Amino acid sequence: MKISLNNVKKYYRDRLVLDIEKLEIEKGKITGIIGPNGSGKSTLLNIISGLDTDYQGTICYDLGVINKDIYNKMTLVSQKPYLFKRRVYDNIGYPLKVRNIQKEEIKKNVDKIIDRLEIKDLREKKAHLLSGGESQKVSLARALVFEPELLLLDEPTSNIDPESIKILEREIVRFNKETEATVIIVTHNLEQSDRICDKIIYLQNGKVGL
Ligand SMILES: Nc1ncnc2c1ncn2[C@@H]1O[C@H](COP(=O)(O)OP(=O)(O)OP(=O)(O)O)[C@@H](O)[C@H]1O
Repeated sequence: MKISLNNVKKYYRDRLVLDIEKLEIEKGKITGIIGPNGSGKSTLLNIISGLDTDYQGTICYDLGVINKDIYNKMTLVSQKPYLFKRRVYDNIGYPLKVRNIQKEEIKKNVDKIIDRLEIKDLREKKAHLLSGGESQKVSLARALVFEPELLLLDEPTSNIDPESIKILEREIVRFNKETEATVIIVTHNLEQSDRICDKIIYLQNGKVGL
């Protein structure tokens, strides 16, 4: 999915926190968004995800503005993921369940993702009792399992240990290569953006820099 932003402005009261004249996010690539605290990275991601609709300007997804169909093809993994008070397995399978996928198929896909992200030890645990890093791994698994066309990641490895970061990065890149999904990742880790991103966008004071 290609995304084009035109004259996008976001205000909190009368404070302009995002001011993007023109920005194109390429289809099938991993785009990194970097920039200092408060520069508008999460705001931008929330707007692209359809979570925040209170902005000026236009955003096109391929050729259309947001609708239910496009909304169903994308997912946002937020910094503080919300997980249900159920098993990790049920949380990861949830996006497939709501899409009426059969139980056997759900099991196959959930176990494949659990395997790839190397989180077998978490499978039967209650999701609301997980640590911050464990929750991030599970929420990434829940996003990857339904193979969205647009995957939005807000600092997905901020609480993750170095060994696990390698695994998650490997799986984000694998997902992008295998499905040709568009991935946008907000990160403070410049080495990470160098490692996995095809393109990097620098935000400062709500504007796109060089
Ligand atoms: N709900 C809100 N009400 C008022 N101001 C807000 C709100 N949410 C964000 N802001 C302001 O908008 C600006 C951009 O915030 P945003 O969270 O997008 O920054 P960020 O680049 O993601 O920062 P960080 O790197 O710290 O996560 C900040 O100055 C922040 O204070």
